[in-house]
Amino acid sequence: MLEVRGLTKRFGGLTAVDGVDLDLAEGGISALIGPNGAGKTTCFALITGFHKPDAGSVRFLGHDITGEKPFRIARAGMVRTFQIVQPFAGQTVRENIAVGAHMHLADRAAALAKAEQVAQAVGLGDRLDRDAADLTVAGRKRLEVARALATEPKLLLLDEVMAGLNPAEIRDVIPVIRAIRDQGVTILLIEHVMQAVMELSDHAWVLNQGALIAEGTPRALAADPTVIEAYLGHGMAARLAKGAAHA
Ligand SMILES: Nc1ncnc2c1ncn2[C@@H]1O[C@H](COP(=O)(O)OP(=O)(O)OP(=O)(O)O)[C@@H](O)[C@H]1O
Repeated sequence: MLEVRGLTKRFGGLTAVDGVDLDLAEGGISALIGPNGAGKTTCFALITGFHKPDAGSVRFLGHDITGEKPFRIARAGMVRTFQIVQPFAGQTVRENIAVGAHMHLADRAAALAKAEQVAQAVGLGDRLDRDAADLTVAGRKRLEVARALATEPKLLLLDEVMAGLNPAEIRDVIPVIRAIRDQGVTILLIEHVMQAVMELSDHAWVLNQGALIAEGTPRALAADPTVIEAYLGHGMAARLAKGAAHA
């Protein structure tokens, strides 16, 4: 479904994304993980057209979409969410979601009806007439997912939808993401909450300093010394193993 080859982005002297290759099959939930500043969000921005790569290519559903505008990529069926949610203040939850629905629906009533349906799916059905600016952090995160979902994506890129949520809110949002997958939407997520990565994803890639350093099941990656080193620093995997041996 998605083939990324040699994807590279430099910001001045910093190579934020460095020769990344990804192959994502249709169906399921995958994750892109890695420490702060690893280049995850930049990868999403490159894949969805918000940044132009310095090198490399992106193919989606068999078409080369490298350097295409975000709107065209979204129309083709791939959308991303943003870490910092900025609802259109002064507009209701329904109207905010309808903005996404207008991607395929020109008719206002149809877009509003679609918004209502999507709001139910993400658990915002009881807040349709609220001003979007009044939503809690957890509500705003759901709104962000809803706006993306209203565009009827085939591939949904979720950027840290659990960030800022408490454990109970995380527990509540996990089934929402599963339900989206069950409707046939393929999902790639960036997530720091490892519990969520473990519970949701079948496969994960680990990015560190712009480059992919490992891939596999989340469970295998959590025990991989290279991955532990990337998160916790040099020598940590050996120290942890030593600690475990003495325990
Ligand atoms: N527009 C930009 N201009 C300059 N540097 C940037 C820009 N965007 C990102 N960077 C830098 O590129 C690197 C990768 O950033 P990115 O946000 O992609 O990482 P990340 O893995 O998503 O991090 P986090 O988990 O903290 O969100 C960082 O060093 C960041 O400071």
